[in-house]
Amino acid sequence: MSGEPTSDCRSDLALDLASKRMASPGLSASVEPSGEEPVSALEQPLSGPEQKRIKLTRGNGRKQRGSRKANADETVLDSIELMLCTAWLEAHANAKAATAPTVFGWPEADRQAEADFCRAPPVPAKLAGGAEADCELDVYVHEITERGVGVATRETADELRALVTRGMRPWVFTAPFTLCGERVRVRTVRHEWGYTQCDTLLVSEPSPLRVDAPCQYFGKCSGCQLQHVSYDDQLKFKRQVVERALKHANPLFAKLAVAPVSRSPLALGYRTKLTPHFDIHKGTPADQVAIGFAMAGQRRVLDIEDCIIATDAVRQGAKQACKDAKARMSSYKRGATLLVRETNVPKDDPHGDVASIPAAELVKDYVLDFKGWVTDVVGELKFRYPASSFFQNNASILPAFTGYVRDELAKWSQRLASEDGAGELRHLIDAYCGSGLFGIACHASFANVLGIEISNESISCANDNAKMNGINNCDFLLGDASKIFDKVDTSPRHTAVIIDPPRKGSNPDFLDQLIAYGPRVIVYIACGVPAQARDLNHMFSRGAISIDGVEAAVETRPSSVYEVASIQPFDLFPQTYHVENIVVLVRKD
Ligand SMILES: C[S@@+](CC[C@H](N)C(=O)[O-])C[C@H]1O[C@@H](n2cnc3c(N)ncnc32)[C@H](O)[C@@H]1O
Repeated sequence: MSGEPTSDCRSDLALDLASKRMASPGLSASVEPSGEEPVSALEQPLSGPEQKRIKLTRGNGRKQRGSRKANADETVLDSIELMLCTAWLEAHANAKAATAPTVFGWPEADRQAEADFCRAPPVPAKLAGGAEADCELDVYVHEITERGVGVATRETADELRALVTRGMRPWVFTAPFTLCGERVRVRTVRHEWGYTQCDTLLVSEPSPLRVDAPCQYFGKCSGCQLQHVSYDDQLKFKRQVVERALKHANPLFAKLAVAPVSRSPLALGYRTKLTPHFDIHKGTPADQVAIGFAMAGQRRVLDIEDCIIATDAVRQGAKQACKDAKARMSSYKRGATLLVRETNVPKDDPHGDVASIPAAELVKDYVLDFKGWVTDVVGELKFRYPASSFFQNNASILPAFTGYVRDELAKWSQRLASEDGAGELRHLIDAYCGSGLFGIACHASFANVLGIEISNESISCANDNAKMNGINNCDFLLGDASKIFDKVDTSPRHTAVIIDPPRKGSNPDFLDQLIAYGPRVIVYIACGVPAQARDLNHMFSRGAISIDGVEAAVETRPSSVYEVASIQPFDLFPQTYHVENIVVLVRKD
């Protein structure tokens, strides 16, 4: 591997980059007020709390709607802030730099100082110091965003430290599929707010943590981001993602202990659903249409013959689905998305009724029809749902995942009953219940379970699933989660609430009603950890969460104030950046 760039853009960068970017048809920037010039094109002053306003405009001069960061990946921007913060700490607070290499690049630093620094508003970058599109550069990776993308600068770690010590801000480049400490060659693709998006071309100085990716498509396919590190390091990375999201939502949350990520029993061969797709471009012969997943960083489809993170049944189903699609290619006009889902069927009759057969006697099969039905097995429980609707996609971890929620609820029920004599938890509310997974898995510890869900299809499955499993203390209602509080008439002292919203999280309407209701225990399950952290901060800002005895100053304190009892991430999606996180909140009084 050669370390020398074919065309080094450093000299270009020293030119008037701001005006170059203004001239670029893709993106231009205006900075208000515009008094200060950067010291060099590569360096920009850190401006501290009084940030300037930056407007991004598209090439036609029209203002972009929404946030000034509209184009930018927030996780990259967060990482830039954190990276600068790390360097700042090392330089100013004598924090100890990590001696051992880490995936994430965070030294174990003085967390409070770090938190104080993070509290300052984001530093605006003058849009200078980047590089033209399609230019090759050698960069050093200092951070990995929570989406697994390397955050790099042209400076080495030492140069970066020196730069930040002088109050300068480096220009940042993203480098997908890289690790901290690596020197890599990138090609610039697009300028965003405060950084330049790049493709990684080669790794000239690999991290000692880099491993050979098990999949031949890794680095080209957008599906997996972490196959180049060991599974143990992926888990460490995801724990830091959770810590970081919490700290980013509120520096005080840095005090919360996040447990090690609970591993998936299968790190490969676990995914029970795939959706390969294809686009038809004029002139492409039918037998050459690529069927697979989005190419990393591009809108094109990568032709994929096999996906090793899927279960055996799904891999087999995907081959069949592609074969069928190729045979029918002339009937498609623009392209299509295929669906492959694992299901469990009676051994002797794949189309037979699963209701009467014990879960342990079912065998794996696959479903390709969007209108088909899927049966999933979680321990001794069976869940049936339409192939096109939501269900957790890693069956191997579901017994541990649902078991954790069930055991936490049972533990707190007993503890609260014996500690303050208020009695056990008797009622469970399962908000955003889908087809009833958590309510049904936890039903045995409660007198009754009330679920709510916005999808008509899922809610009727939830009620049918309770029946199919011989459970008669569950009632699942159709509606928006925030309407559940109109229906609840159980005493909050004896009630626990599970919340499992979609990736965008819950909303103030639901959360404010939850606080006003004040259940004894809240279990917040999230696939969108930043949104979960935001929601927890909403509760904190209302005075409803206490962190080490610290509560937000509010005019009227709610009657229910919670402590964070545990934070347990689960790895439902090995090899990808995704992480699920379960936060248990218990009422203080
Ligand atoms: C992450 S899934 C969780 C489902 C279920 N707990 C499970 O694990 O299978 C989120 C669910 O919330 C539902 N949902 C989305 N918005 C909702 C809303 N405003 N009110 C109630 N349910 C909603 C979705 O239909 C989806 O089934």
